Amino acid sequence: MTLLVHDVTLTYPDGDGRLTALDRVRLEVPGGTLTAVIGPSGSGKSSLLAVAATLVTPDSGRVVVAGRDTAGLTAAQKAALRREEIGIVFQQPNLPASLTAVEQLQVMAHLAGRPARRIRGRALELLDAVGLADKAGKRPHQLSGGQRQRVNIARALMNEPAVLLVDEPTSALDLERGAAVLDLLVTLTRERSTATVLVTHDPAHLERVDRTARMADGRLTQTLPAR
Ligand SMILES: Nc1ncnc2c1ncn2[C@@H]1O[C@H](COP(=O)(O)OP(=O)(O)OP(=O)(O)O)[C@@H](O)[C@H]1O
Repeated sequence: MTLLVHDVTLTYPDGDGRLTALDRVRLEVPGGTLTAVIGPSGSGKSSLLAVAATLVTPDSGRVVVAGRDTAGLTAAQKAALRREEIGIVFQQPNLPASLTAVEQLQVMAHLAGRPARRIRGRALELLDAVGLADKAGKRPHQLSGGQRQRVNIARALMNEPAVLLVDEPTSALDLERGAAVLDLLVTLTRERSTATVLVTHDPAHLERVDRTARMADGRLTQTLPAR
């Protein structure tokens, strides 16, 4: 199992007590498949992504990424694991304004200490895969919202992560561009065998994913095959 969230409970301080954001959540995502996480606002979707990303440590339970149990890892080891094995795509692409599209990708590989020789070629190949071969030299302000989100997705895949975590990638896009970004995520998940988790509010997405997990009050109530 490429991503395993096993009986995870996460609480936050809340006045005199604690608020339970995740209540014994269990989620298994095999490589090459895409699981959508849906649920009302405040149900714990972002908390689940943050725990899976090793950005937040749960009170109890285990998170296993590409076969590595993250429980005993130091902060530095977790940061290295994130660089190597976890691609993260947030709602609003946070792309440095001064870097071109290809540089946005290259910087990820440099940070992970990848051999310099192959980096530019790989960045260009990925930009091609997300339909932006002709935009490699453009800076963020020269790209549309949908194109920026494609750069964001390509950047998350630059180090060939085992796990891809995506938080409402289409919320800032119109319907047509949103559908195209979802198609792209499905294709990339298959081609690159990532275990992809997609937080979404859009019911149209559910027909295209492999499984749907429903969150309610911190509990994962169902994991269903979509078709
Ligand atoms: N850092 C924090 N400190 C305290 N409480 C938090 C923190 N982050 C989230 N919460 C609370 O935990 C619960 C789950 O929040 P979370 O952001 O995971 O929900 P969500 O399903 O992603 O919501 P949305 O769809 O609105 O983004 C909510 O009650 C929220 O108020």
